[in-house]
Amino acid sequence: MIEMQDVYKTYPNGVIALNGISVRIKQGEFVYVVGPSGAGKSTFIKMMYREEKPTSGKIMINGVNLANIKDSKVPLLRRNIGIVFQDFKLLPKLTVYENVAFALEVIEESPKNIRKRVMEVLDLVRLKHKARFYPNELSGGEQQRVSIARSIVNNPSIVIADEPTGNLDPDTSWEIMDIFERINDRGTTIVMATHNREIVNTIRKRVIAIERGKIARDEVKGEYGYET
Ligand SMILES: Nc1ncnc2c1ncn2[C@@H]1O[C@H](COP(=O)(O)OP(=O)(O)OP(=O)(O)O)[C@@H](O)[C@H]1O
Repeated sequence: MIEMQDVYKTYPNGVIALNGISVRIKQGEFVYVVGPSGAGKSTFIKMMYREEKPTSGKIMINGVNLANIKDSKVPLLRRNIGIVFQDFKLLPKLTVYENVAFALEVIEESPKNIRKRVMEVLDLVRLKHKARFYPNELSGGEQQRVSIARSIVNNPSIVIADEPTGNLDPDTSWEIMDIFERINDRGTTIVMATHNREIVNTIRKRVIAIERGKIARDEVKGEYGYET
């Protein structure tokens, strides 16, 4: 469960990015976060993995109050939250396999478990055959699939994605959505900020629309609702 109560965020330059957000997202939900550019979508989702801290208000992730987590414990929180970015953020000098294995190596999993788990997630994103490739040898869609594999290798309960299809062509974007749906089918919560109107209006899920730092709409099987 993700819970926010009266969350406000003012950046040091005085910009008010979140202006009183309260929301609950239950385990296993699939939520799109939509809204105009600069509305506060990225700030909203950065709160969930503690990339940014609220100026005031309370954020609970699976019963843990983020205000009570020391900076040194943030990596522990992130083990339970997979993160997918628009620009993939793969490590260029590591192979596909190594990029995905990295998150397990830092927590000192056994080599046998690492191999098993990495191959499982590469299978899920249909990239087992490219395990030895380097990121620059892959298409954008393939790189995003590696980054999704990396995000779930620790078996997180939540995956947060900030415009995961923003750099991809339409066909590839649908493939990426298919993978997110399969991850969601296994009970993982998905929170996805997106500007992709067609996807939101076709694969219908809960829609939280943010405008000027507030929740303007929150709909079960909602629509994108903006022209762009
Ligand atoms: N680190 C920062 N420092 C200062 N202001 C920031 C920072 N990050 C974002 N902002 C400002 O906060 C507001 C909300 O930004 P945010 O990135 O959350 O919006 P967004 O809805 O994700 O936008 P987009 O759709 O363009 O990605 C904007 O006015 C932005 O300029």
